[in-house]
Amino acid sequence: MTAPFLPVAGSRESRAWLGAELRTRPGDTALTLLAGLLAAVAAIVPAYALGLLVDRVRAGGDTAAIVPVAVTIVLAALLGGPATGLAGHLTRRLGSRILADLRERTVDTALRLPAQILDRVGRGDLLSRVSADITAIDRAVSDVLPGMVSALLLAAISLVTIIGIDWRLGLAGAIALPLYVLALRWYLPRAAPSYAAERIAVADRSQQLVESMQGLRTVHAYRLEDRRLDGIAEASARARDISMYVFSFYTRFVGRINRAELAGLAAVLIVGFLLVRAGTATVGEVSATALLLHRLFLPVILLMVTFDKAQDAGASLARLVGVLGMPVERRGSGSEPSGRDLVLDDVTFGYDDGPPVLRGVSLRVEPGELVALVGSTGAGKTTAASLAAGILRPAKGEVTLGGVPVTDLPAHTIAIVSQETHVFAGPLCEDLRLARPSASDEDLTAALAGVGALGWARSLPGGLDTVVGDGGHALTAAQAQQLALARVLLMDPPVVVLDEATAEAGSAGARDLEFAASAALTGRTALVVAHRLTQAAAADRIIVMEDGEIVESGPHGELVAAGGRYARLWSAWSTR
Ligand SMILES: Nc1ncnc2c1ncn2[C@@H]1O[C@H](COP(=O)(O)OP(=O)(O)OP(=O)(O)O)[C@@H](O)[C@H]1O
Repeated sequence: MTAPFLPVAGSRESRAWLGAELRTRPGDTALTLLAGLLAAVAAIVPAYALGLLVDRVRAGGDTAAIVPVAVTIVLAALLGGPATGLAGHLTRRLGSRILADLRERTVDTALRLPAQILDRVGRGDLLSRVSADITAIDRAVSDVLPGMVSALLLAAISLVTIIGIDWRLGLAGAIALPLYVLALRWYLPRAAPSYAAERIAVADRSQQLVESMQGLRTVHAYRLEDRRLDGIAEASARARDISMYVFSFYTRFVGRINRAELAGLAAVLIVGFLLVRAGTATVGEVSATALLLHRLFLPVILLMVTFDKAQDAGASLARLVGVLGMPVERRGSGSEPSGRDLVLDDVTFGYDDGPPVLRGVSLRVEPGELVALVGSTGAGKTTAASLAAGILRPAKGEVTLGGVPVTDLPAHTIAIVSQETHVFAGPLCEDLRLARPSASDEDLTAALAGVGALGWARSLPGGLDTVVGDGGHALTAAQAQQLALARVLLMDPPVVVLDEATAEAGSAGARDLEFAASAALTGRTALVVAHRLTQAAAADRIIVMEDGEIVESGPHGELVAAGGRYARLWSAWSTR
């Protein structure tokens, strides 16, 4: 059985993806790298030049020997600022562009994932990837990435320069490295839980405060002031203690880093002293090396404290790249059907790797025919309807319209209206235009009138311009269903699959919806999942399903007269 969550990419896969992204933007990447290198060179030139200066002054050099070096230092310092700013800007820009692309492609993949996969993994994981994970990377790109890139480039160029000056001095400075690694290994495992504990303590304090304010009347009524104040004081003390611990922990970490710096610098100076005494290095070379090492301290600290943030962003990236690798459902090329007969031919289907919930189902809806599916809960009606609409793909057998597999049909050939009608946030008229973007105001009015919704739609505060959906004017379930049926009229597809659109409503609302549904079905080939048997009775033919199979089929009168399963359902329904 497949694991019930979305895949996560391995680190090699994420790196390969990032490399490929950078290669698709050679200009941007090269420019960013160039600016970064320029900034790094500008940062180390003064240190190197100071070394030269020391040697020239010691050798009693004249103005002609000293001034060019001094000018170089000044120029490098002047160039360094803008170059660092430019490098940061370009890094952020490149990161944001790649992220925007990643976001688009993840959402594109998510919207095309097969319905079965989404049902299995749940929408929560996917939503958190396209929201929280993107936000985490976004934050890292703008806050952490420029500093990290510039620190890495500076470290690389400084290292090359130090080794170029004298590899023995480089080796002496390298003593700091294992100490840095030890500091990091001490810090990282403790950092995440400490910061998490601090966040929880601070959140708890805010919660206590907010609750006391919001429940002020109750606090007064039960004379709870002292108890609430005690609770707030306790939460504040906890937050304070944890914050102090976190701060002292951080300073201990910085202390370890300082010790590593001290060791590196001391080693360079001691080895430098010995080399100068032996006459194999100059004072200027040792000074330059010591300055270069010192210049590295800040970037190294930055790399170390942002390491966990970069790790977090890397984990988020892996979760997004994992989604990109999922198999999506690309709709077919859109072959026109040669007729309007909807056929399920010996269809078998099961969710995931579970047992089949439809077994060898064959049914045919003739052009213009209205067929109702009835049966007890779990019989497989919704599954059959989803297969007929091309939302699910059969494991065995075929579902076709006019001879073309329903998944290869052009858009707007089959409309499905399910119980879960979604009202998109925005003006009501835009929600309707999803079905036909070119629809005129008259078209919208006619569609609403056709499903009996014009009255309430016009009486909304802003008429058809009223913002509905999430955060807007709330529509009732029945109104949302009517909108979905009005969209069918606007889309005007030859085939409609209706999944029990009337089941949710009360009896008056149910009648309105039955009227709306019959308006949407008129003149089309239609397959309707009918829980209300009055809707089934009005159909041309009724198909009765039980336990994933078709057990009866025929017009209402015939099935009632036959005295079988449908007749029993009908009699139970009529005598309710
Ligand atoms: N997303 C899903 N994942 C796994 N199993 C499912 C899923 N949807 C439905 N099933 C199972 O498939 C079988 C058929 O369900 P289906 O919803 O098609 O029946 P139904 O006749 O429409 O029932 P109801 O009238 O209650 O909607 C049931 O056993 C159900 O539990």
